[in-house]
Amino acid sequence: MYYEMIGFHGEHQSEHTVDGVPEPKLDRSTLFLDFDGTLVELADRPDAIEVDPGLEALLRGLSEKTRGRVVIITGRAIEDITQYLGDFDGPIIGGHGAQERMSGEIRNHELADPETVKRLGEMTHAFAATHPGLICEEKPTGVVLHFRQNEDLAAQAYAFLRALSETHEGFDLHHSKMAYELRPAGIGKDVSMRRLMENEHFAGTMPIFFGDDVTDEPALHWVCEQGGLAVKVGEGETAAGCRLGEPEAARRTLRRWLEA
Ligand SMILES: O=P(O)(O)OC[C@H]1O[C@H](O[C@H]2O[C@H](CO)[C@@H](O)[C@H](O)[C@H]2O)[C@H](O)[C@@H](O)[C@@H]1O
Repeated sequence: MYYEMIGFHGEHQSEHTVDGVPEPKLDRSTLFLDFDGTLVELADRPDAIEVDPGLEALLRGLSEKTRGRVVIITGRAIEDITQYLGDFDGPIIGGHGAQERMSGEIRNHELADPETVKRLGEMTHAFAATHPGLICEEKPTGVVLHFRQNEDLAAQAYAFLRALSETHEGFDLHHSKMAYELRPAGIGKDVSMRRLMENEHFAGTMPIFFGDDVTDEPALHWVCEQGGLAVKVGEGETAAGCRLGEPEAARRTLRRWLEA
């Protein structure tokens, strides 16, 4: 709303649309991009994704156009996601907001005590080892149990992590696509976005966010409230004003913005 009151749309958006998404003035925008299900298609396992060969060049080009304001905002750990981003050296928010990479330096959330996270990881790993079809993904700030390989184990995965969340103060249980996850309490992509937009390099620009998951909804909602551009990728209820069918459509839209 604030941005609309100060004439945000006229100043930050052109009249053109690509696949129904208004084309923003990139030099006056901050572009937040979710990763899994948004920039890359979902796969059976976290390590089985296939990254489009043009993604690195796309991110670097957009980064140049936005003057360094392309932010990868993902649930993955920063140490994991960087292997898929080539030489992209811009800001990254990882672990759903529990990690941040700014100017090349990684900072973890203070609630993610390394000893506690290690213990949570070991217990979850042992649980997954006795439940074929569950995959344990350990992060520096939490742990995930994936049940995509066997949906019948969803309830057991939930019950196990719920018990851990009840015995480990400071960690909350969240549901995402075919997975349950323990993360530090109080974090979220919306919280991180709000904080980053107060930084002088980003303040006064229009926030844009492409996201696909229920875990992206608070951030999509926040971007709408700011009069920014929220784009939902894929199916499902959303607060976003625009929708693209799948990651290929998201990459196509971004490529057209780059070429405009
Ligand atoms: O915020 P995102 O960038 O969308 O990351 C969300 C989670 O993505 C990954 O899990 C999801 O994608 C996997 C690969 O396609 C899929 O197998 C899994 O079922 C999905 O939940 C990643 O492994 C998680 O750490 C991220 O939190």
